[in-house]
Amino acid sequence: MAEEGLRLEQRHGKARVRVARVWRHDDGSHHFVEWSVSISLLSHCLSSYHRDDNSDIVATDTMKNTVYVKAKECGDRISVEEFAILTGKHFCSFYPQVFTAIVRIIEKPWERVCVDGKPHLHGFKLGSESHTTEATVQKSGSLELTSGVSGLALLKTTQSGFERFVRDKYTILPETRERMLATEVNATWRYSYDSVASVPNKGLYFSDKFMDVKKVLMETFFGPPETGVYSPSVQRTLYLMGSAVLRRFGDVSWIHLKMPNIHFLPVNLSSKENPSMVKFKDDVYLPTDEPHGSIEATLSRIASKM
Ligand SMILES: O=c1[nH]c(=O)c2[nH]c(=O)[nH]c2[nH]1
Repeated sequence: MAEEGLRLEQRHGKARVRVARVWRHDDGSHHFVEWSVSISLLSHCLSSYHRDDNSDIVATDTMKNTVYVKAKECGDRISVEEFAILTGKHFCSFYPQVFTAIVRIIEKPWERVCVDGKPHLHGFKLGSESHTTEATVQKSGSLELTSGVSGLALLKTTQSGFERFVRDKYTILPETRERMLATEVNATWRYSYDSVASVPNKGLYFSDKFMDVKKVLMETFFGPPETGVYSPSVQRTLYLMGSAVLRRFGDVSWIHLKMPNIHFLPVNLSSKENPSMVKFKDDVYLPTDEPHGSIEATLSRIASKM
């Protein structure tokens, strides 16, 4: 809407609302999640910008409270994706002026512990990689849903090389067929469900899917346990990881992978007196995180002409 010749695009919300939820079952087992929820609402509340009229504003404090009310109302375990969708649906249907709700959630990687080889009924420890999601819900019921994994640190000590790249007067990197390969995968993928009504209502569908996608990404990165698989570049490995996910999961329409190349540099130390103090033989490395290679790509299916 233009007023005084100015275009205004606006949204407001509450960021990083932290909530934890325990589900207690009759057999004594507990389930636990911890979420950081960020809400952004697109709504008709222009008079709050144009005048001192807040009568259409849904207070961000109210949004925060809603997160706790909805968590309380979830009597059964629910995936982080479903929680994002139901919260988004709530804002769009409860408030006439809200036309779009964007709900982003990061789930902390709490994992059940095993003690004496047995899963503990109510004991958890923090893992490393997080499960993320973003649901954009429209008043019409249309939906955009992405999930992701962040901070998935992977490393293999062989079966990686980098050869036949551009060589010019600035190049010193030697070609190799033997190096360490380490990365921290950040992946986001889009589900093809385009309305809240079309989302599978099988309880923890998206939680299972998250585990399955992660498994395919890791299996493709590492290859079989005995032999591994050779990686000629991070680029090639990234491509194989993304294409394996698209091949395997028909309801994933695209995947974005960000895979920094975290370098482990060969250590060679020498002095005049001791010219071969440490001679690198694929054994001693200097781990570095700055600088690192930065490699990312999005893969999607090309629409078939059939
Ligand atoms: O797998 C790699 N891809 C690159 O683009 C690159 N660049 C570089 O210096 N080392 C590597 N390794």
